[in-house]
Amino acid sequence: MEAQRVQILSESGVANLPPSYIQPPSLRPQSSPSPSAPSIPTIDLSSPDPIPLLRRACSHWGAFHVINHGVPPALLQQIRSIGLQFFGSPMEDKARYACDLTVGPAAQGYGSRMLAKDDTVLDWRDYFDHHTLPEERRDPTKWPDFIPNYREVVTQYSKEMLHLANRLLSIISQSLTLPPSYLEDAVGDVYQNITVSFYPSCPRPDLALGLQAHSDMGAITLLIQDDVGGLEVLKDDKWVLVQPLTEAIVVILADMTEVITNGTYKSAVHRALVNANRARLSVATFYDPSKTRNIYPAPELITAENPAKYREVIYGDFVKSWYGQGPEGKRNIDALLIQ
Ligand SMILES: O=C(O)CCC(=O)C(=O)O
Ligand SMILES: [Fe+2]
Repeated sequence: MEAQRVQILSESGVANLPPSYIQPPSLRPQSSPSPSAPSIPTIDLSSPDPIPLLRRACSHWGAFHVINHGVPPALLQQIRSIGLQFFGSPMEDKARYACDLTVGPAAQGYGSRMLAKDDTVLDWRDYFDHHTLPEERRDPTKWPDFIPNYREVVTQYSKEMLHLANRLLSIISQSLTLPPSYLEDAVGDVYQNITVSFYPSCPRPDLALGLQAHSDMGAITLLIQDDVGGLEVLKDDKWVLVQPLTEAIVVILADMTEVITNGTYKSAVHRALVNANRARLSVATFYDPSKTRNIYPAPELITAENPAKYREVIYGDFVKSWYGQGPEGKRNIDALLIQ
């Protein structure tokens, strides 16, 4: 079965949204976000002591911008550029890199969500997923060869994102008075995936979502977007637009960080909106445990007054239950709550 490419639908100029992309009324984007809405916090990693701000950002938001993060702005521009070049290429070139769906839902390559159950609503999004770490998973021959420097840029970007994620996990650990390597050690061998998402312009952005509400499953996600905007984070039951900042990186805490910190820090529920005029591009880098890793709340953070809130889980089992059910706006992690 072939996936329907959203880009082809968009370019065909359909005036009506096909029914499989129409969200139920309660999940549709609100018509106009309040102009006074707050935005996610910004943390300057070159400041003498980012920890107090970081602590607030991690406990109240689960998402924040980092600036002065040490990743060369030119590299951020390059990865956005090769992503745009890929999606701007002829379909026959892109199709050579289509996800092999026979290997399961997490196949790498050029993909678009397919109907899993009769009642799933499709995302208005196409993507390209790269498996980058550990090195044994990396196969650059699965990445486009028809765009100059594509493979080199992805390789360099993977390295910089690993370095920044480890640096952030170290500061986050210290902000909880844990040893600097605590979270990195708790996650173990890193599984890193880099997903370039492409959201074509949509005839009815009021009825569709680029990506439905979800929290990321691993430890931490580093995301960059272009200047179009569309990423929203849920804060106190309200959707807050994440203002595009060209040189900043969005940090999103994911479910396993919430488990390890025993809920002191929250994984952020987020989604992507689409718009009628411009296509949007984002690049998300996921930092996940291996499928066999046991994840549990840090014993150091558990006391009589603050008992364990989550059950221990093998990461692969957690992922499997999620693929079975689909996110549908619910937090995956609620399944692990100890009542
Ligand atoms: O495109 C975005 O801004 C969000 C992407 C995202 O949340 C994801 O890929 O998990
Ligand atoms: Fe996400």
